[in-house]
Amino acid sequence: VRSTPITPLIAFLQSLQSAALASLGSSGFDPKVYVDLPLKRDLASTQAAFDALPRVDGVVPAATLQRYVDEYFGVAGSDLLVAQPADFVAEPEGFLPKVERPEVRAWALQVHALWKNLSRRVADEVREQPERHTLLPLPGPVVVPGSRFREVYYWDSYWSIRGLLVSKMYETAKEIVRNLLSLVETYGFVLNGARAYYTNRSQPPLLSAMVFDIYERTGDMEFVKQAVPLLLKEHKFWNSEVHKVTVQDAQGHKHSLNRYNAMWDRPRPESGTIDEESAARLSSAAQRRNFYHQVASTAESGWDFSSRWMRNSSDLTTLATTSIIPVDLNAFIYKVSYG
Ligand SMILES: OC[C@H]1O[C@H](O[C@H]2O[C@H](CO)[C@@H](O)[C@H](O)[C@H]2O)[C@H](O)[C@@H](O)[C@@H]1O
Repeated sequence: VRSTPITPLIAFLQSLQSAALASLGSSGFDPKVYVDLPLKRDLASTQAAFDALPRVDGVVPAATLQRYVDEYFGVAGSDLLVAQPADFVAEPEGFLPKVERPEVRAWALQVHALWKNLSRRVADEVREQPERHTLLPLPGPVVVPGSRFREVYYWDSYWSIRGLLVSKMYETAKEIVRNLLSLVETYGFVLNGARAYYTNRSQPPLLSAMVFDIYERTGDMEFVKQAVPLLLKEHKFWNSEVHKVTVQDAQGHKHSLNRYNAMWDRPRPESGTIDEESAARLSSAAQRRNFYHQVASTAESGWDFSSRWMRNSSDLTTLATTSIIPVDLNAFIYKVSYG
């Protein structure tokens, strides 16, 4: 596996995450909170203060840790600001014309209003001091899945765009695509999500389907023309050695197909303590590395963690995602290639 380098910020936040689990215990513990914390000061002084915390048998007392976190970090997610989308109207003209029953219409409008709850923009401080944030500074307004998923996700954005088109929010839909295109420009592919710890994998490649659906609804050819060079760049990523496999059929014909395959063989930073606990049942370092690679590759599929990827459906450590040629992934890539 060609593993993506880990940044000093992520490495530090992961050690904070492990310390927090030891201090606070596993009940209600969400490891992702710790790698999402924005720093109030520079990394060196934040780390020095952490190293200086008193420990009892190696564990920082819970109250001490909480005080340290409050002093040195902003709240997880506070670097994304709630922002009402410019093209939102409470009842768009021509909204769901076939939905006539008043109670169903009222419910559909309530769902439509949820765009206001899920719309954000990246705070200026992220652009000014990116080294203090794992959040990536996307240029345009964003729509997030919600709850603990505070950042933009790749394939979720496809479903968001389908909904935004129904809501006639064409500009917001285009802004989401422009954000994802900016990731292709920087990284060569769309990341799993807009966080520094997601740079080792993508998610189901639906970017061209997003562009196509927007074009179908708006007829905006200029938008398509701007997207095409980056769609081709993304296509190249999915057809590079990382994701491509050659298989031979019963007649001896060779076929080039694709698989999910993350560039990572360590615990996922956002679920580090969970992955380490799962891997503890494995006896060798090589087995653990393979497990971490399979876990991250499964996250790349978006189906984390379906039994479709496990050799034994009740044992997570038997994930074998990179050995499977998934029909859905190949259908997405076929559509891009020949569509
Ligand atoms: O709705 C966002 C995504 O949520 C799930 O996966 C994400 O969370 C995992 C653990 O925090 C992470 O490792 C993974 O890479 C994330 O994508 C869900 O399984 C995804 O389908 C979904 O896009």
